[in-house]
Formats: sequence, C-alpha cells, structure tokens
Amino acid sequence: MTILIDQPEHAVEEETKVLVDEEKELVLDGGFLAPDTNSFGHTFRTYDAESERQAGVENFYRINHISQTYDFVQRMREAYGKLDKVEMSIWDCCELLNDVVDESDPDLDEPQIEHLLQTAEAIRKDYPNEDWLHLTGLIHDLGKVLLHPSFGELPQWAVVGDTYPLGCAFDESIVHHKYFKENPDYHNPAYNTKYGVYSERCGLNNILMSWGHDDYMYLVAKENKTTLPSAALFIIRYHSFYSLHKSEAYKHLMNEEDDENLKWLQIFNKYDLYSKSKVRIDVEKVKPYYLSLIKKYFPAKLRW
Ligand SMILES: O[C@H]1[C@H](O)[C@@H](O)[C@H](O)[C@@H](O)[C@H]1O
Ligand SMILES: [Fe+2]
Ligand SMILES: [Fe+2]
Repeated sequence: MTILIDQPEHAVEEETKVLVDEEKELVLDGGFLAPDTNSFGHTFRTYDAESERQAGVENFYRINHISQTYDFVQRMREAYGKLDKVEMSIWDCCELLNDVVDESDPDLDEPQIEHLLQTAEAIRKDYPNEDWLHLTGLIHDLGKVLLHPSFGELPQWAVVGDTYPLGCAFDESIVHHKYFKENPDYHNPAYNTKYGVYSERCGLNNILMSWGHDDYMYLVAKENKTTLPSAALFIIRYHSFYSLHKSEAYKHLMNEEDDENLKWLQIFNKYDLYSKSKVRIDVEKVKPYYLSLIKKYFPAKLRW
C-alpha cells in the first residue's frame, strides 16, 4: 500500500537533486547522464536493426552515398552560398522547421523544433554560463530548411544524415559504407586515396564536405556576420561528421585550430544525440530567453 503525504515543494526538489547528482557522478563523472536507449528501445545510432524505420534509414544512406560527389558539392556550395533565397530571422526559421521530419535519423521522429530546444535546454542545464553554446544548440540543425519548398525542396539525401569529406577516400567507419562502391568518385584515382586532393594537416576549412544542413548553416551564420565564437561555427559545420568526432578518422587533415575546436564539438555531441526523446519542451516558456540570445549574436534579419 502506498501512503501519499503532502510534502512542501522544496523538500521534494532537494531530494531529487541529490539523487540526480549521485547518478551523474556514477555514470559520467559529473557530466551528462546519457540514457541507454532511444525512444524506440534501441541503443542510439544503431544502423543495423531490423525494422521498417531502419530500412528507410538504410535506403536513405544508399542514395546519399551514391549521389554525393565532389562535383555535386561544388555546385551546391556555389548555388546556395549566394544566400538569395529568403530573408528571415533565426526564430522564423526555427518555426519553419516545425514541419520537418528527418528521414536519416534512427533515434528521432519528432518535428525538428523539438530537437533544437531539447538540445539547447540540456546544454543550458549543465553549462549555464556558456550562452553561446545554448544558442549553438538551438541553431545547429536550422540548415534543414533546405527541405522546405521555398529553398527548392531539396531531397533528404542532400540535406540530412552524417557528413564526410569528398576528394579523398571514403573511410570504412562511415555508416553503410558499402554503398559508396556505386559512387563515381569511388573509382576516380584523383579522389580515392588517403589524401586525395588534400595534404597533411591542411585544416578542415580546406576540405569539401558532403552537402547538407551543416555546411549550409555554417555559410548562413558566417555570411550574416554572427558574433558567435569560432568553436560555435565549427560545431555547426561538423556536427554530423561522425567518422571524425566519434571514430577518429581523417585526423591527418586537421590543423591546430581544429584540434582545439574538436573538444567543444565532442561536448556538444552528447547533448545533440542523447537529448533526443519524447519529452516536449514548452516553447512559449523558453522563447524569451532564446530571443535574447539571438539578438546578442545575430542581426534581426538574415539572408538565407
Ligand atoms: O540522422 C542524423 C541527423 O540528420 C542529424 O541532424 C545529423 O546531424 C546526424 O549526423 C545524422 O546522423
Ligand atoms: Fe544535424
Ligand atoms: Fe541535431
């Protein structure tokens, strides 16, 4: 039998706090408490489970790996780098993402605005003083607006999913690597060696990455003269580059500045990945805080 006793609110809060702190210490030495499974009951980033959703994700990567080529990326960077599609604020863009669902993601089928706020709020809890990192959480996936009709409604394979360099060999650690065999660059001797068109420690800034929401949002932030620090731009630009920040491939292309920025990306990644859940954030409640950050780091209207 359970006896319910009315308790003063703060007493309950105290108790939960102690428990959470203890759990954190046990699991991640004072850092972030990562859940074991996603909302579908799988471990995060499982790409080989058998389910209808997984089949969709695998098919996504098949088309992505066949179609992203050095030439394609060059054309997209040039076309979208003009930023002549739309004029809008950062918050307008968050709202546009309300309708977007990412077909490459085995861990999340919620609208993207939920994911943005879940990431930002989870970071804010553990790093209350790094307001630039909260805002980075909020905007890191805004490049997915490329899926929207006003941006030419690009197909999913050209917007979402993990990213990787073009112009050198595709590393085995990239998910569903086998499908690269059907990519024309895979057979091009200029592009299929360890260094390809690059040189040792040339810096990630000189690498052409597969085209998608990361590089696009980086261009938008940079060209609209954000005052966010360089670590924020690095996070936005490389957060889907899992073969680097998780599997440590392509490290021979990084320079010293990349080494520094990578530390922040690795912190960020835990929040991006493990905050994905069915727990909804009250948008109206947190909106004023994020509007104040947007005002601090961005112009009122941006060119997209
Ligand atoms: O499916 C996900 C999703 O598209 C994320 O936004 C991206 O950053 C990840 O790297 C990718 O695997
Ligand atoms: Fe992303
Ligand atoms: Fe994300």
